[in-house]
Amino acid sequence: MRTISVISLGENTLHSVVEQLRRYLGEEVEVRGFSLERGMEQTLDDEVVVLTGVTVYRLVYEKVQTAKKVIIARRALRYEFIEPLLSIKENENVLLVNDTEESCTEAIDQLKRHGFDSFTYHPYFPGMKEYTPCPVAITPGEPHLIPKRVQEVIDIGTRQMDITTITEVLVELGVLETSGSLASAEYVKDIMNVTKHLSTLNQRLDYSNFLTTTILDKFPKALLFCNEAGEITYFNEKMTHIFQEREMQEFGVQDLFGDDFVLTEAYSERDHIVHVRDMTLITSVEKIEDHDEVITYLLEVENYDTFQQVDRELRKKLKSHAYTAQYKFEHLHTRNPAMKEMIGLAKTMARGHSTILIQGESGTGKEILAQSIHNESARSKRPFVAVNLAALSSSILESELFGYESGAFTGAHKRGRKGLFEEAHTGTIFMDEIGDAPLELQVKLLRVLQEGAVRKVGGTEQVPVDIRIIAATNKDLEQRVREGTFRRDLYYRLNILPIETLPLRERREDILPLVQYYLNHFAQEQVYGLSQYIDEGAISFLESHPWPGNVRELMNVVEFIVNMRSVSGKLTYEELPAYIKREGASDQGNRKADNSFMLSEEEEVLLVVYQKFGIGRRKIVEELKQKGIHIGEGKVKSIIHSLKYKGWIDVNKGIRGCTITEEGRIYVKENINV
Ligand SMILES: Nc1ncnc2c1ncn2[C@@H]1O[C@H](COP(=O)(O)OP(=O)(O)OP(=O)(O)O)[C@@H](O)[C@H]1O
Repeated sequence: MRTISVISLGENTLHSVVEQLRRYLGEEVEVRGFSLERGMEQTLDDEVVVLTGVTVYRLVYEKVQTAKKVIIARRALRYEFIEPLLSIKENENVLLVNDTEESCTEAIDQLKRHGFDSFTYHPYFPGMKEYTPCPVAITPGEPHLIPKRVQEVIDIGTRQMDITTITEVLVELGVLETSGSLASAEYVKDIMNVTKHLSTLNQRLDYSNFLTTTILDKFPKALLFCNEAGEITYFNEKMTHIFQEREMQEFGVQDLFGDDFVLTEAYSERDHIVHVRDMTLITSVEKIEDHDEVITYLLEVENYDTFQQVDRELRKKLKSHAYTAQYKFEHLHTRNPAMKEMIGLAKTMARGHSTILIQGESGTGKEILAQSIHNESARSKRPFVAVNLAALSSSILESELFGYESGAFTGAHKRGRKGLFEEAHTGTIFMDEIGDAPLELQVKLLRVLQEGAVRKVGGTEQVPVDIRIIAATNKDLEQRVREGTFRRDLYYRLNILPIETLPLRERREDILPLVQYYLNHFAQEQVYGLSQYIDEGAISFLESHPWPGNVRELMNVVEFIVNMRSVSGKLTYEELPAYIKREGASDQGNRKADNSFMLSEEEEVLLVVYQKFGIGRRKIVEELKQKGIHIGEGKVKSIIHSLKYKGWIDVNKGIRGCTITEEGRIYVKENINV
């Protein structure tokens, strides 16, 4: 596995930088961390080593000589603190407070690099006997160290790397184009925040300006930013493949996308289809509001024609088991009484035609169960059509599910096309990941369920369909209904015959028989017992492992064992894949108490704001950490945004932090048991 190492002075910084990198790199790359506070002996030869500051480089340069690339992280100056910093008078005496002398120097360098070079900085760290008294103190997240009698405290609270450094890491590892998390709105918003505030500090930040532009140009999608009046403020290089540069410089959004394209309305809709000249464009609009309530719209645009190649591949994936079901109940192996009871229930359900809702964690056999129900039912000789509602954007899903009339959009077949609902006529349609269905699609699904008929995209005629619906999800649908991301009416329509699959950790007696079953499946020889392949230590680890990925994860591990054990030997605990050992360890430390297990991350944040009046983002992260809930600062930021949008919290400027609104208080009282 590829690795990247981070070296920092202290543990706090290390933790947050490692967490941030993991968020962007996912499982593809292992992120290791070393803090000098704890001591570091070894030399590193990773592909990339990230150092959290120049001071660190001075201290460890000999140990990173063999690394392919050493990156000194630029630390983000969080944009919300730029304003308070700008309010400090020129030449003011400023105390820079941090935990060590080195980290003070580093923070001063950072501030100077960001253009705040007109103050007279005086470092202050614990243990200093004498220092220059100053009216203002700036601290990167260590306000408790500030000496008394300072009149104004500005906590710039940053321990994070800036987005330009993250991009550099992704480019260096060659994963910028493919990194899924990179495509998240959060990344774009981070960039936006940098961009927006560049104008405030304009000339002083030419370098960052250059970097930001480079990043936006590397972004795999066409992006355009505009203000409320539709005036285009920025577009990236990919956008010039769709419109000419001159057009975008001279015209506004409405001139380009047509008068019907209303930003505020489009905001609530994802994946809006627009016809421009001979192009069909899939657009999605995100409204971004900063602390001064300045509104910017971010448009992500995709040309449907170029999108078709990807679409074709995804369609293949979408229909990988098209129209037939191979599994039967006998393929569901279990010794667990509750699982057996569940299978009995499913057999009874198979007799009828009503809608079934299967809920359960990922990899617990929901799809096998759906196929088995179909094969046991009177429809077994008819089609079984599986569709994954999380795999595609809502506009593509719509044409997949309902079909389209000829000429509905560029690239459509002359004669139009049948949708999957029609293909499943007289059989069963399995809608997997229903919990992830976009809201606009949910409305349309509800209509099909109510009317028993579909209307093609671009068509007017209703085509009646006789189908049995089996929906499945690994999300807590009731929770989603409460959060407003899943329609209540659709939930009731689906939840007619509910059934739940059990996670492996709740039926431990199934673990070893499943290992044995899959050993036989993957090995090219008859396997008589587990001990032929695995030693005692590894067996007992597998038996007590929490298996967050359930049977699917177990299958992967068994395949690994079959491939990796030495020819005659047995695989030991040490030789098991590193990720499952990590999962085992972190599960012990992270598992929340059972009563809080039911709360979503959003509710956890809301609860903290409810309990701690005026709390800031960083403190929220810490509070959650103390409860054993590890959510990164970026994620908390987007949750705060969403809670504010729902009207449950107010986000106040500066140190006044977040406060709960009356509506938020009611929600907590009614839904969270405090
Ligand atoms: N009880 C079981 N016995 C044997 N194999 C199982 C069992 N449960 C699951 N599997 C296997 O685990 C894999 C995952 O199962 P399946 O795709 O049905 O899970 P799922 O719950 O639909 O997952 P997801 O929510 O991620 O789509 C399949 O390859 C399946 O064969």
